[in-house]
Amino acid sequence: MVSAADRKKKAARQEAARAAATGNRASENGAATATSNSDWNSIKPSLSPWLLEAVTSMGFTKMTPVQASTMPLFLGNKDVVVEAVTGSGKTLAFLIPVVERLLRSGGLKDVVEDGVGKNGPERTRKRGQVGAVIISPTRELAMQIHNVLLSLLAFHAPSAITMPGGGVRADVENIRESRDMRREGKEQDWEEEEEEVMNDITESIEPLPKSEATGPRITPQLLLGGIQTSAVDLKRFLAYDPNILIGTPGRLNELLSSPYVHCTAESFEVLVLDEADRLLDLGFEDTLTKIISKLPKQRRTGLFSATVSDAVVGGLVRTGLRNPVKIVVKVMGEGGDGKEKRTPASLENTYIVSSSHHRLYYLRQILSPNTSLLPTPPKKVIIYLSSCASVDYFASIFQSFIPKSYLLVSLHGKQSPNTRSKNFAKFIGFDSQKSILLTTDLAARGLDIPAVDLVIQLDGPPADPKAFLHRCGRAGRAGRRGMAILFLRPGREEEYLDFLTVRKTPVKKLQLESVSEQTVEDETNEIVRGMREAVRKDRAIWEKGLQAFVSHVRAYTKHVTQSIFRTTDIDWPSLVEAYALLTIPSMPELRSMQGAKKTSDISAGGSTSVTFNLPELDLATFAYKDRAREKSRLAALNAGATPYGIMPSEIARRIAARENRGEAQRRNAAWSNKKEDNEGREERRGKRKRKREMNRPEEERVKEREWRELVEEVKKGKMEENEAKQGLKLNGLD
Ligand SMILES: Nc1ncnc2c1ncn2[C@@H]1O[C@H](COP(=O)(O)OP(=O)(O)OP(=O)(O)O)[C@@H](O)[C@H]1O
Repeated sequence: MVSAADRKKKAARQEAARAAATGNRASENGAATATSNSDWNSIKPSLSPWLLEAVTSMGFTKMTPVQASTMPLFLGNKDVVVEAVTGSGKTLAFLIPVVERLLRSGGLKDVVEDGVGKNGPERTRKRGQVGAVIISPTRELAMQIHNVLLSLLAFHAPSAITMPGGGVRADVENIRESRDMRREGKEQDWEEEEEEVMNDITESIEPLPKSEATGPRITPQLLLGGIQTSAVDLKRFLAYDPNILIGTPGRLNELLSSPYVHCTAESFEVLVLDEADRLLDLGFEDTLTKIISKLPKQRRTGLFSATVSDAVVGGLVRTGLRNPVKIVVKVMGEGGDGKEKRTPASLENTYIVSSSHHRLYYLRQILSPNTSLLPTPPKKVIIYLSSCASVDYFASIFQSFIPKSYLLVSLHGKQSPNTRSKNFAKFIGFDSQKSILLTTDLAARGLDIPAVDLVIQLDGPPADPKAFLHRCGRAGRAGRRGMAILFLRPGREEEYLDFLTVRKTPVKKLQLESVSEQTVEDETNEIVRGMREAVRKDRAIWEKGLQAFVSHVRAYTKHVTQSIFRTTDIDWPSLVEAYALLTIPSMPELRSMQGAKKTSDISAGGSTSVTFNLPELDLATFAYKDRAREKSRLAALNAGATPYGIMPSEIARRIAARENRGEAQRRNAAWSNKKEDNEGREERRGKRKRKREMNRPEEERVKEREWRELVEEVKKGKMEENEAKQGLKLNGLD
């Protein structure tokens, strides 16, 4: 006799086979209930007419497989764990159910005023009640999700009229308010460029549709650390009463900690973790646990990512999922080989084996319109590097050899929030011009810039293998053709290819025009010469180069697959050329090479003999472009500083301090380890600080009282704008 479980399994197999026929496959237990019909009208429970109008107006005639598989389940009463390739439409797969659930829930009725809502007596929702929380690991991704939601809500008349409370306008208002508050407080970190960012955003605002419509509405609020202060966030929350919060973990947690923000069982519906595996990584663990502890257990939870499975093992318990349905949408390999892939079918995933410095030659060839190695010259390119310092450095010197037709933009986590916003907006905005984004893994996940046609991993694969397919996935999105190129060094690094095959992300060799090794070497030398000339123009760039080189080596030691990526295998002279260094940095990994002169033989690590080709450099006359900086350097030099720029007395002080701390014993440790020690110390310091904070209930009470007073003021509407700002500032909440 065939059991119910067997029947269910058989149905799942049939469903999977049907989905596979369309190139994508929904599998695992989700397949049993997921629909294979890609018609938006086929969803049960059916979508509201305005949502159907929204998706068709956006040009989405059919659901993508992940949407067809996920939405009926998430709209129903299921928790979901969704894994689907990059660019497959996961954002709408969670936003549509979140919006539908909220609009259908009884808890979303209008604000109660004197017991009777504006639109009828049945209104139940109270001020400050949140219905959904969407968490993203990065600010850029949170902004993107928020924007997609706004574009949906523009079709929902009651929500569209309230959008200034949580829309792009609010961001501009937030920025303005924070700026004013900071200016009044004479804070140092205000940057001139913020004005420009505001102008950019202001210009991009479209007039919102006007409507007299009333009824349940959705108001989102975007919560990002950095640009606006948490006091401004709270003020906006109180003023606009949003019911969906979208943000990064830290700022979300801060707002949810306020006594005026309520996530009660009667109002709260859904929690979404986008890029769930990243959020469940250790870095976010504490904050995520705090957020989840503030949400009612009775809720729906959805985890979404292109690499969710690793997270599922360790993170399910923490996220409080209940009997989740796991939905896996996979892609079949080319040529009907029956093999699954974890990258989109529209993405051509390739690699080039090349020594560090020869990559510069290939990069120029790839980008060059006449000699491009690709069928069509790429227009929008993302180049991944291993560290923020490398991004900063190469952003200063790449213009010396990449084709002039490309505009270069940099983006990394050590830039100020405003620089990040501005640069990101710039890259997205370059529509007609060719552009390159130089970035780190900050931009590896989630970002949807459909026009990106090429991704280059110039520094090799990321330290975390999960980031590999997220990086590649910035191209070849939503069925558009795209290409990704991975650079690997000859030798042991080529073993990474097998590693990728095992992880179902196969890459194939990029077919290059055949050129003699001598040509590659000569052209590379010419590029390096040009880069060094650019470095010589400013001492500050030389310093950046040293920092970038050290950071790159440090990142290399952090590879999860350390059996493949070993510092002992590094071809140091090639790397020094690739970074166009003028001098060799003083780092333990290169101790025996210190003091390297032009074309000198030095023993690396005591065993390998290496030759560097360093140009002559007079550090005493090597000037900063910045006049003030150069003036103080010269003054220090005249006062007896070394040409490297450090006063002998300072060196002596540092040595004494080191010996006092017993640091001398650790002198031989690699920089990477020392840095780790420092980070550990920082972490311990942070923990002690947090503990101290927790033991100050009196301060907590004061803060709460201040918040309450502020709420009263805002409610009564009596407080003038300036007074409000002044009040916040005096209370130290900004
Ligand atoms: N039904 C649809 N039909 C066509 N295009 C769609 C559809 N749904 C979404 N898209 C488009 O697909 C692109 C990728 O969507 P989205 O950013 O949600 O992908 P994702 O799966 O979240 O990717 P990642 O894993 O990289 O975050 C977007 O540009 C989006 O507008």
